[in-house]
Amino acid sequence: MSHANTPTPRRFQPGAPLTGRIAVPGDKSISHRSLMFGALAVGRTTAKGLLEGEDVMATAAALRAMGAAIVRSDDGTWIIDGVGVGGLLQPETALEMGNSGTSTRLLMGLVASHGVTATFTGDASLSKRPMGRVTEPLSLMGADFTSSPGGRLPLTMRGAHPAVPIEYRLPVASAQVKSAVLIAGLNTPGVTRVIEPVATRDHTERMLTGFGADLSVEEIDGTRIIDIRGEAELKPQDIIVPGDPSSAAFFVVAALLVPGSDLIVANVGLNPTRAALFDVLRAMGGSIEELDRRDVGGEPVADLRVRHSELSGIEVDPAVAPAMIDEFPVLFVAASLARGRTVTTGLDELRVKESDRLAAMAEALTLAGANIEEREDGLVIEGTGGEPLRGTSGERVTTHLDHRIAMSMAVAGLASRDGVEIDDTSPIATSFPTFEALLAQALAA
Ligand SMILES: O=C(O)C1=C[C@@H](OP(=O)(O)O)[C@@H](O)[C@H](O)C1
Ligand SMILES: C=C(OP(=O)(O)O)C(=O)O
Repeated sequence: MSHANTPTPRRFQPGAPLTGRIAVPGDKSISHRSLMFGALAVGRTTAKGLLEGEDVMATAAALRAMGAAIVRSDDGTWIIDGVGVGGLLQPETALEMGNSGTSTRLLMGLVASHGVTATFTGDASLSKRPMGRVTEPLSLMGADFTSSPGGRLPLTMRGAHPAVPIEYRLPVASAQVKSAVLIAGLNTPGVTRVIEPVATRDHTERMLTGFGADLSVEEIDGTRIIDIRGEAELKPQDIIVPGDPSSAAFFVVAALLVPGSDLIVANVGLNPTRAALFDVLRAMGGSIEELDRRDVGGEPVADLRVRHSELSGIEVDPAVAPAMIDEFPVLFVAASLARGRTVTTGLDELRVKESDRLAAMAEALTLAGANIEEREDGLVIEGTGGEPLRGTSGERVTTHLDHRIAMSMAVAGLASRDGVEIDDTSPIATSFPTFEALLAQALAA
């Protein structure tokens, strides 16, 4: 991807409060799935509000390479002409996944039960991430893999046709692993079962049900048992993608931290498997009001009114981690300015995201003057009690090709005395290409 070759440094300065109204772009998880399920349906699916970030575009390109017709019409609606479950074609070249773990792992599930061979490649960040978590269950279903040492990209896989249905208990709380197995189950005879001891985002289950798949979820003592009956026929859908709570998070925290802010962040998806950050910030004393709660495309959505607030430190219950897994970097920024100590635990998964997010945020926030202790499975943060962070002078924060580190430290810069300089803003385009423009809008309103 181009961003790997052209680092774009930038200094984020303190200044005006965040005011007015901004609307965040479409949810990344739902956008990937809209394209994938549309590509497997028989007929034409449309998606409005699709996130046009690099990660989602990598999914679109891979699906085109396997036979789906995917175009953006002039009014911004995406049109997907599906090939039907079982109808994927052999891609002629390697599938370039860029920075996107979701594209890679979910598409591996899709290939696993089709009789095609595909090679997956990625950027330097993605090539370090573990793929064994999906190759293991997909091998049990009959797919065959040749990967780089440690189950990393580049990786070549041969799908099995017919694949074998399995019952798989997730060893890690991962919606990507769950989804890979369920998607493989779509073209597998019989019933594929995923047992999920800790609930993770449930977009795959909700959306596949909407597309007409025979999928059931039973919950017993907090454990979810998800069954999907294969050789499904998916019916095309007209999808409206709600706004991404993970993108909204940066603006919500910025408005809480910068004095004088009073910002409306519109169109925020509040699926309970995604929205824990907002509850944690409220428990810290944050003023976050839900306006006009409504339903968009089967997901709860609201506009959030966020006002500058004095925050207090908190012990974050590790049980809520899956429902805010991508939001910890920006929570660490909020905690750095809170009164007292914030303790986070149970966050081992953060070490295998686009970067090791515990190490990267500990390093970045320390450079900006915060008081951070890095532990094996979380950070302990002594907040300033509302005093701005010092900021960075002379040195640049390293973002490690990680969009969420870049945006979190941009927020830290707004809440600092001297500003924060980050080494590369280009990874932001993977999930939130309009971030800098919306920030300029909220600062100028
Ligand atoms: O299924 C998804 O769309 C995602 C699942 C999460 O990953 P894990 O399954 O690795 O936790 C999350 O971090 C990622 O941004 C998107
Ligand atoms: C972890 C993330 O994405 P992915 O796994 O798709 O690269 C993220 O967006 O924070």
